[in-house]
Amino acid sequence: MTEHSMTTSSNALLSLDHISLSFKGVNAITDISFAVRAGEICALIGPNGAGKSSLLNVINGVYQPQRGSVHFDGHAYRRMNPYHAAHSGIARTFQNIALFRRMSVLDNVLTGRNLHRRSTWLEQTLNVGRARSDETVQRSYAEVVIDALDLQRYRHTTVGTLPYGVQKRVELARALAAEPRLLLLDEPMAGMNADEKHVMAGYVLDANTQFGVTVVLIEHDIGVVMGLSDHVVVLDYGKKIADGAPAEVRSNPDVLAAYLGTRH
Ligand SMILES: Nc1ncnc2c1ncn2[C@@H]1O[C@H](COP(=O)(O)OP(=O)(O)OP(=O)(O)O)[C@@H](O)[C@H]1O
Repeated sequence: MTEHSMTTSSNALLSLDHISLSFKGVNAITDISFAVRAGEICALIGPNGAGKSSLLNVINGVYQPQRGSVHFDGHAYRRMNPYHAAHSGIARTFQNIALFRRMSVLDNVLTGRNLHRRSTWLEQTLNVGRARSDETVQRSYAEVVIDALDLQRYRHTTVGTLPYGVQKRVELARALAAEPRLLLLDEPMAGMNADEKHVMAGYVLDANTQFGVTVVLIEHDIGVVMGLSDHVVVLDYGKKIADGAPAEVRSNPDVLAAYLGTRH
């Protein structure tokens, strides 16, 4: 048994317990269990179609598994929707950037603060009552995140005009602005060259250390994963084939076979 598979519910922020998910009889995830400790960076890896994105969608309530349950922050749930997930402290970025392209970086990051606003929609529209002080609080937190991710010079730039790598960073900033306890990142380095990946990995690490957020990320680049993660879970054809520290997983024969294609 690996150190990670022994993680108990007392020190796990997130645990998945025998999750199975199928689409019209086709199994996307089969009986997957693993735990993520508070404060760690956990990478989900595996070949295309292995079930990685589906698993993130189960964690934040987009998909509801036919079997199993998810435990987050001491609560068990099978049926959770993305709204409740966000309210309980789970934020998410997407494989294909999902930002407001015509809005500025600052306004996009501010949308991440919506859950923390205390004023009503009417007060915000009229800019009266609690809305003014609320706006000051939300903006100052947004600026903290913008500074941490070195986005200051793009603050007022329209997102759609920015290079792809910077847009991915804005998406990370918007998710962090929500002050999540758990950050789900679906291929945050997809489409980047080696230098850009290195830079982005640094920002993910900063998010983890400076903001104390636990991270579950999907990434295909094994070099990046090994350097960045504390814990790696490997999926293949919807099943978990390895779960442990990066060095342990890298030498696992099942993982080598899945990646070299000798198992099928
Ligand atoms: N909404 C859906 N409807 C039907 N089938 C789906 C749906 N979402 C995922 N699947 C199927 O579930 C399986 C797992 O897909 P998933 O996208 O989770 O894999 P992945 O590991 O994230 O792949 P990739 O690395 O290519 O993004 C695939 O066979 C996929 O076709």
